[in-house]
Amino acid sequence: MLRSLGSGPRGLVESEAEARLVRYGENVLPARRVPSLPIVFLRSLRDPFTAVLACLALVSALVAAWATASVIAVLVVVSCALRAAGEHRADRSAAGLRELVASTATVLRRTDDGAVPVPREVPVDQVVPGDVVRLAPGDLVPADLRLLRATGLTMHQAALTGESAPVPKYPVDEPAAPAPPGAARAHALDKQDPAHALDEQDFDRPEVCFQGSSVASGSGTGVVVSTGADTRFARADKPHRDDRRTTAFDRSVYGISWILIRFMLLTPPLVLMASAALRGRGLETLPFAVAVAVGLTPEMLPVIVTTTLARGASALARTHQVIVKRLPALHDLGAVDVVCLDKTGTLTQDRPVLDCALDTAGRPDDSVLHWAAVNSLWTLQLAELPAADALDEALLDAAEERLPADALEYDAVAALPFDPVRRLSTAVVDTPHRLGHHTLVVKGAVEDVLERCPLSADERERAVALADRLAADGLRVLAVALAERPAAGRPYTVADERGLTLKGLVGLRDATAESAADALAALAHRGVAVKVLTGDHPGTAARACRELGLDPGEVVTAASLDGLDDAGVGELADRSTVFARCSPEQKARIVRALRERGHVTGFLGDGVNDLPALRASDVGICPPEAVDVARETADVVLAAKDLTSLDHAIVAGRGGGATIAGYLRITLSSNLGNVIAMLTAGLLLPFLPMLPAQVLVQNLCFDAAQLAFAYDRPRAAMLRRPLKLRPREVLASVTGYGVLNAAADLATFAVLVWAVSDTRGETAFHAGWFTENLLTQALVMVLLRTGRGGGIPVTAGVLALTGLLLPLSPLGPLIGMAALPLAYYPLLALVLTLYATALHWVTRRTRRPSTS
Ligand SMILES: Nc1ncnc2c1ncn2[C@@H]1O[C@H](COP(=O)(O)OP(=O)(O)OP(=O)(O)O)[C@@H](O)[C@H]1O
Ligand SMILES: [Mg+2]
Repeated sequence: MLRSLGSGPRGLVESEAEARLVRYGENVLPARRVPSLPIVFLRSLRDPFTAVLACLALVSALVAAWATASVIAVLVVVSCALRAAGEHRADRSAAGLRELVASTATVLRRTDDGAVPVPREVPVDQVVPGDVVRLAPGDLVPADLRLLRATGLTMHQAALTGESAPVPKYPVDEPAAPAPPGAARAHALDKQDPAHALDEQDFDRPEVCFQGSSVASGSGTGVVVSTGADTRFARADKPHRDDRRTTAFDRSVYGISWILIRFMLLTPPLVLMASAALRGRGLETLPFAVAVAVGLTPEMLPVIVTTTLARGASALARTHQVIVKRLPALHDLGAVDVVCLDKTGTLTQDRPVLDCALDTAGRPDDSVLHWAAVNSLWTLQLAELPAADALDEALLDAAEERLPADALEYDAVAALPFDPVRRLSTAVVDTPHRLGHHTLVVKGAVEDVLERCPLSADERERAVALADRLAADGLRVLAVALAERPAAGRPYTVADERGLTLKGLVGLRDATAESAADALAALAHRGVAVKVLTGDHPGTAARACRELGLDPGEVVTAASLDGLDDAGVGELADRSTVFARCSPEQKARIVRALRERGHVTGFLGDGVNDLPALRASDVGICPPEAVDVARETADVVLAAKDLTSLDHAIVAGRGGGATIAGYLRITLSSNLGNVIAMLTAGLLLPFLPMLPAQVLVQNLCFDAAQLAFAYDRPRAAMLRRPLKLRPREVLASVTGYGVLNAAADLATFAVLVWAVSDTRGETAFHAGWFTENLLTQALVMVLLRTGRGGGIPVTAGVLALTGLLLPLSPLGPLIGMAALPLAYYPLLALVLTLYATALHWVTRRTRRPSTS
């Protein structure tokens, strides 16, 4: 295999790697490139609102209502162009931000043929076919690899197969398989095994690690067979099967959109039927009906959502170095009311230091440290890991200080590295002075080690009590056990980790993170509940929480969740604060249960054991030092190892959410009011209250003014609570304001009937209503807004002026409006004053209790 790829076990020479990079191109997925502006434009046509608008334009064109059709077409093009421009900008800045958190791969490279290979971190896009790559827990597989060696390697392949449980991977000798011709070119895998070409089965092959998967446990070394667009992941039929469920953003913004779209589709037929039944009109009212439906649409919603979130995200990156990788996640952050955290590395520093090594009776005993360090050293060595995990490193440091220099020298046989489900690691070494015998050295979580030691009830109880005592003191506790076996001629597996003799316990102190206490207090102040989901001991977790001023309450041990159904887990999760001894899957289950109960749930974690929970949450968050796969999966990457930046991110999210909510409330209540009034008037009058083109022009003016919302700043009061946009609540409040708005419109209608009685008739009536509509919309913008920027009042002023002047300008007659009698204006002022007073009164009464 290596020969056919023009490589060797010692990796590529740098110059050859450079040449291959030119030949095969950078290792980037095609889908990852930022799409060009025209493509973004075409894609924005797929938006449901745009689609409905386009249909309505088509209907109008079919009945030869050219004015209506062309105004709608202008509306579609303008909103798509604005949105495409906004999205393109957002995509580019998001790509820039992602670059900041890009991951690297560890490859073996040599300066020249004779030199020793050195493991080197290179950016993932620089990996070429033939590169020899090393994998460690938490690493992303940078390209398709054929394994050369592996130790306890398991992979998350969820991105490829949807299967969440890690699958084992190991090298397979296939002397029968013909080498792929033409060496390093892609598709090597398929050519080698045509029966499985482009088959889901590919993913079952144990000797191949696929791009898009990540290391769950263990380690391995493999040679790259294909990169970039040639990887199996890039060529998959469903390339980005996203297992993320609908998040808060989908439920709120999309939820509202879909309700509106249903209304829009219902409006024209209803209007047609009503006007046929009551007024005996026929199909000639269709353009009017269409215009009314268009009037209901918040066309600028996509533009405002994208612009607001993109602006929020880039401000957050600039001022607090927090990176939002997926824009809707910023909105979801604002809605988060529960944050789940892991403990190690989030609440604590993850820089443990050995505190004590005790025998089973609780007496200090350096031989316990000795065996623990033997385990650390040899699992590390045999697994060829570039770096030790923090616990192993602490044990090795302590051994270096306290034990003789050659104390850890053994002939190592095998290693079964740590994984967060088993919670153990094992090293197998030759038993000194006993030929043909091996010693299994096991260390791990106390419960899991004790389970594998045949002990009397009494001995077990004593060991558990000792561990609990250390944990209550805030120490991280590991148990150490040994077993001596005659050397067997087969490889060791986890099934061999039994019948152990307990040696003792080691306790390690891991200080709490400096800013964590303040950050927890800030979250509580913001109305966000905090839950701690940890793989660690209940006592250690409770102590850490107490030190940080978080009341742990009654600590739940995750094993007790196994007997509960989902509702039970949800109830328990709601009540409790700390969950200890969680497996990765149990963390995810708790997150899912909280979401099931209606909480918008964020999850913050940094390790491989946090991956399923990061995926399951509404918003996955990680610190910048998190393992590659966590950074890849998370939606938000925090600044430095500092929890306080989470608070800034939440505030920014709430700001964005408030702006979107404000826009929706204002637009929808105005639009709804207009529609109600127009329909009522349409049925009372012998003529149409407004011509279709007038409805649409007025709509266009209002839409243009709404763009100011994207630049509004939220008021501090909006940032105090989680900001949840519930479609029902929004629509209920909108209906109230809409009815009020309709009342003002109908009052104007009465005034108009009187003022323009018969002199100028229809055209003056249209002008009067046009002016009133834009003036009320300007009022609503100012009175209902939740922000505090100066842009909105100015824009509203311009909108009001347009309403007053447009009918008098040359454009007026063009769309069928005539100047109004002067007597109309004082009466209009009266109607508007009454309306403004009513609006003001209603807002003051309703805004207090709810901020949503
Ligand atoms: N290298 C290791 N060797 C042996 N046992 C380990 C090792 N690392 C961790 N453990 C044990 O396994 C337990 C679970 O580890 P895991 O990584 O799932 O979570 P954690 O780091 O304790 O906590 P958190 O979930 O808060 O990050 C640890 O509490 C510890 O007892
Ligand atoms: Mg962790």
